[in-house]
Amino acid sequence: MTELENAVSAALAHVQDPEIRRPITDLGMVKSVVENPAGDTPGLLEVSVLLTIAGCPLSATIENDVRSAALSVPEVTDVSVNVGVMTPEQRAELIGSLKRRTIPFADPQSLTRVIGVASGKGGVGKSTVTVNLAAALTAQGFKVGVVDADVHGFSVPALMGLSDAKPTRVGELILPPVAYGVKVISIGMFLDESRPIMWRGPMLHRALEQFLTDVHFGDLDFLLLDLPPGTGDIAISAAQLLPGSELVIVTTPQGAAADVARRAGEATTQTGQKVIGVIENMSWMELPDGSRVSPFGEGGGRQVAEQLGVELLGSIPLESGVRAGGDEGQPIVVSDSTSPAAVALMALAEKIAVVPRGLGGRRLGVQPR
Ligand SMILES: Nc1ncnc2c1ncn2[C@@H]1O[C@H](COP(=O)(O)OP(=O)(O)OP(=O)(O)O)[C@@H](O)[C@H]1O
Repeated sequence: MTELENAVSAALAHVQDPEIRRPITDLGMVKSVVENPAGDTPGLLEVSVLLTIAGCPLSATIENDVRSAALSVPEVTDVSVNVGVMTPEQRAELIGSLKRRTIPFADPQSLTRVIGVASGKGGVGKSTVTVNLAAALTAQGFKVGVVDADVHGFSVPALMGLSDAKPTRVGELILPPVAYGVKVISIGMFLDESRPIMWRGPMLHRALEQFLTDVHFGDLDFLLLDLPPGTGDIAISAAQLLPGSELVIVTTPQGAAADVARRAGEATTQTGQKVIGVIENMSWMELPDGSRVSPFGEGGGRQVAEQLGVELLGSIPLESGVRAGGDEGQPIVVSDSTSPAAVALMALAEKIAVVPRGLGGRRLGVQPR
């Protein structure tokens, strides 16, 4: 390709198919870009585009957009646009590639259970619970992926020992790094950590959509989403992008934490997601003499579960090994599988695994008939 042909091809990447809403260059719609085809008109560019179907009603729009884009390159003085139609084979290939770009887990026929891990406020151990449940489910023989959807406070890579891991790209697909058998993807793997993320709603939605579309998890039994605390944009996007997803709510025993956790659960009234239950974290601490103390009070998990009308799935003790495991990038179910916290987390994973899809839990947004 000549320099000018390259420049025009790059400019054509800004032309979108009005219906598919993707660049025509990605869709295989640009057949050729030829500079000075007859050899007597420097500055004339001949662009051949292929429409997806004969008689495409948007043909004139595409032709105009192609002409304007090509003319936007300074050295181009004139453009001739040839409009053709894709062969059935080309069309089949395009449709195949579009299918691959939809969110596989959003399909109601998908066998993957998508479970969002939510909390009312930060610091209750939501990310710790997510990675431990993922490692526990993997240890129990399931194929598991984790999406760190906590874009402003991503901590999953560090908790999984993947702080320096980078996903591999194969064409348009992104292959997630794997730790302890769990496939993990996080916005943190794509960012310069020293720069704060200033994204708001639409950007967050787009980032999550892209993760769910472009990251190749393969067949999974469970996809866990570490959601940001509260009921913000990401939680709503997750519910919209994955309408069949379920939710577990993590809280501490503290009354104040329980209140906000309940509100996070109640937000599903709007999203129609199913809450499968509540997990209480940091429930008690065992002293060297075997006695238990409750530094964060008691009863918060049960209170949230009752208010939401769902089950308290289990309680996890406060244990220094949980924090240490997190700091070292090893979930406690891997680093110290016989500790009380690891045993509690393994039991929780077993319980979650047996909740049959569509049963158990409560779809708060759907009124019983
Ligand atoms: N059961 C536990 N015992 C001891 N430490 C814990 C326990 N659960 C979590 N922690 C520690 O508490 C801190 C907060 O946990 P984590 O980051 O998982 O919370 P989070 O709810 O995801 O917070 P954020 O939403 O702010 O990311 C971490 O240092 C973690 O190691």
